[in-house]
Amino acid sequence: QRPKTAIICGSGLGGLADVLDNKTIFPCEDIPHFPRSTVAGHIGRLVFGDLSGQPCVCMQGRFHYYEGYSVSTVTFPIRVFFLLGVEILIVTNAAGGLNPHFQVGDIMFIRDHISMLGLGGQNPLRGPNDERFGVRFPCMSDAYEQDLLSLAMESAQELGFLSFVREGVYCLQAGPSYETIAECRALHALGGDAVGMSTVPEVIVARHCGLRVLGISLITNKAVMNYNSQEKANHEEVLAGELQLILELGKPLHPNAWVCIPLPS
Ligand SMILES: O=P(O)(O)O[C@@H]1C[C@H](O)[C@@H](CO)O1
Ligand code: HPA
Repeated sequence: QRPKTAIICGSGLGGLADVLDNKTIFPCEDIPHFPRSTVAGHIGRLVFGDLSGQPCVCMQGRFHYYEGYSVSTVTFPIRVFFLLGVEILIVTNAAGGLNPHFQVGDIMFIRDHISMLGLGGQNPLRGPNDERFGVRFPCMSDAYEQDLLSLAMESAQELGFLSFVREGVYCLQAGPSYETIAECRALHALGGDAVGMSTVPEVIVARHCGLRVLGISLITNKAVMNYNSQEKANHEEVLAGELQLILELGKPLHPNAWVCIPLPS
């Protein structure tokens, strides 16, 4: 059965694919034209299987612009998903919290994004438009579908997750260096609630070809906003995010958080 839902696992979140039943796994290096994942915490394979009885595909390991790939290359898998018949894309990521009310371990459903890459000219749709996928000038004001967001929020409420579930604006910066304090302050002043290095190009290409999108950020660290702070962003802390959730905070991200995710019937 072909998957109707594709899930992209963020940094340290690849283990989420473990909950699929009847798995069939393809390493990315065996798939023609797929990039290679070079980042710790991104295994680099497609896992096909059933989630709550519905066929879906999980990308365990995504590709990032900072790895040296173009924004078109990092979004190649999205068009493959579209051609496979996928209708819903669930993008997850690890992100730093800019919103002072956010805590490590919070889950943020993405309401909107600000792309420092996109505003700077690095849009994955740049170049000749391929009409097989979508129109030249796609709208992005509805990039994150309200119905999916509401459904996710309702599920979170039913599960008693509301104390650590947020909604907010995800900011993309190119990476791989983390943000300066002034940059974090600027992104927050612009309306950002979380900052990361992925997701937005995938969402743009997904919306271009008409996929419905739900975005989920796991807040793995608080962005440093204060010159007196001794905190320093680092990838080890980001990768520890999921573990920290389970062990220290007792938040049932894995595997129960999947129940939060609305799947098409
Ligand atoms: O793939 P995601 O966006 O989850 O990964 C984040 C951004 C960088 O790749 C890395 C920084 O620690 O984690
Ligand atoms: N900044 C950028 N990307 C990230 C962060 C961060 O603080 N945390 C996880 N990914």
